[in-house]
Amino acid sequence: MVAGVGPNGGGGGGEYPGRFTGFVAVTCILGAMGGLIFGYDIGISGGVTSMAPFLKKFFPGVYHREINDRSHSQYCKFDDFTLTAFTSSLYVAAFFASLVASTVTKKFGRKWSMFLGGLIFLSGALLNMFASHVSMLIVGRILLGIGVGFSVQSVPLYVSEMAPHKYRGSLNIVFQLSITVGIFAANLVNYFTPRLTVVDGWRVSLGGACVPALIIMVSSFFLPNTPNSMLEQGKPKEAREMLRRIRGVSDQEVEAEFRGIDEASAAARAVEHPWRNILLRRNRPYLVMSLLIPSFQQLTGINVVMFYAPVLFQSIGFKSDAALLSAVITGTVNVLATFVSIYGVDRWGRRFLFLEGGVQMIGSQVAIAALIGWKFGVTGDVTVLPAWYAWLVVGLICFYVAGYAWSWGPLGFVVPSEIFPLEIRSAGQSINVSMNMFFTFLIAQLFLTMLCHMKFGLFLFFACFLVGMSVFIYFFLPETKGVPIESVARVFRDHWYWRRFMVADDDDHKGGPGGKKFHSTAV
Ligand SMILES: OC[C@H]1O[C@](O)(CO)[C@@H](O)[C@@H]1O
Repeated sequence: MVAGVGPNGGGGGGEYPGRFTGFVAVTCILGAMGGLIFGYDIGISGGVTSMAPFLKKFFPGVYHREINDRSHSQYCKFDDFTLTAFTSSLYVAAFFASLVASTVTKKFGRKWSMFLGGLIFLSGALLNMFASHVSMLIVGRILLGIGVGFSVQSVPLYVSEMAPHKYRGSLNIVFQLSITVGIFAANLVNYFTPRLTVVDGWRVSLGGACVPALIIMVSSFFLPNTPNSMLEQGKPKEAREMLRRIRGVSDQEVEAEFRGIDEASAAARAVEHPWRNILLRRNRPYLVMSLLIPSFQQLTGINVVMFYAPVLFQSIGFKSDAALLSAVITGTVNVLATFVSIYGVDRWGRRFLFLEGGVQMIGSQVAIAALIGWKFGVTGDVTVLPAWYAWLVVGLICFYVAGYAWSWGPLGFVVPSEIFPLEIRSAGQSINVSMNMFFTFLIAQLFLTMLCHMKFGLFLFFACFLVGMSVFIYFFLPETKGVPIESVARVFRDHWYWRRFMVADDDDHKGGPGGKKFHSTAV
């Protein structure tokens, strides 16, 4: 999320010497672990909530409704508050944790924030694995959420501070890629665990989260703090030596970059009121983007598929096994399509990908609504459906997922991370992460109830949002492809709408809090 930026003052600024050292390699792996933790959570809960033994043990009401009530509407058979609370509770916790984590990350350094995240996450995974009552499940999910909030906040920051400038952008998308790999791994685990005979499959699925948690804990324990953290803690000598070691260069060679980081850290510390500054008129475009982009990302409806694909596929007539297999298929498409974004983001630009992905998702949502409406109508009373029909829906969902995976998925993080000027960067990133978690929670909690009430119209509902957000991108998002972070403010100043905020900012600069000290760093 915050990879690509750091308090280094903008990333991509100078061309400092630096090799791809062992340190950098390890930090990449660590970054990937942060993404895996998040992705594994997203992908695991839907499959687990479609497993009969799990439902029977913790949600008997849902289980019996599914078994006995054949005439019941397909749209509503999984609509159960505690069932959705099981999935969504994680994101409420992650929302609050991502707000708190920035203080911990700043005070104790990225390293300990990651360690703490891993530890809390591990305890959540263990509690879930050994759960004997639904309350243990929910508390476990809350702990997992706190772990996710801490990791999503601190790991990318750690990676971006360790990585040489020229690798920072790609590491940003590697983080999203690792989220998709985490989802895929979870889908795969869910496909195999119901076949286990000696132990409950769902316990293995939920306990699997221990693996990335242990890796992140062990590695963050042994890894050093970043030079930026050391500067924040008033240890300039250690910070300089650390930077030299990470870059694998000589004393002289590291000097320029160290000075840059030192100045930028001092400047970042001097911003007394980043939360107030973000409200200044001249920062309005960034505030709007930090609020809307993550919210819109979730309003594409992607997590309906990511969380509930197996449940959704069962609702359209698949048996449990085929439903879990279909989730593996959509998970594969999600990973592969993310590579298209890695390839295209700096060639075709952000706007093209956003708009193409948007149109592709609108088309598939409308087609899915039409197909489901055709067979299920408003009653949702269907017993037998032809196989070709269910597979056609799966195909359309894959087309939709691909559109998301090369547009709103990675860009939802890349764009906010590259537009914030230094004075509001930490606040902007916190807003971005917490909005993302908040809307993820809303979708997780409301989807099954919405499906029950809005029926096939739910897909049209998301399609309408997609129309609105594509129009927004078309008119309001300037292209930032190939623009150095320091110069991003210029593209906003040249923009037909945002220029009015950027030009007429004299008052803010003169009188606003912090206004005298900081003009947008990107000027
Ligand atoms: O790959 C899809 C996943 O990616 C995210 O957008 C996070 O970047 C999640 O909200 C979604 O589940």
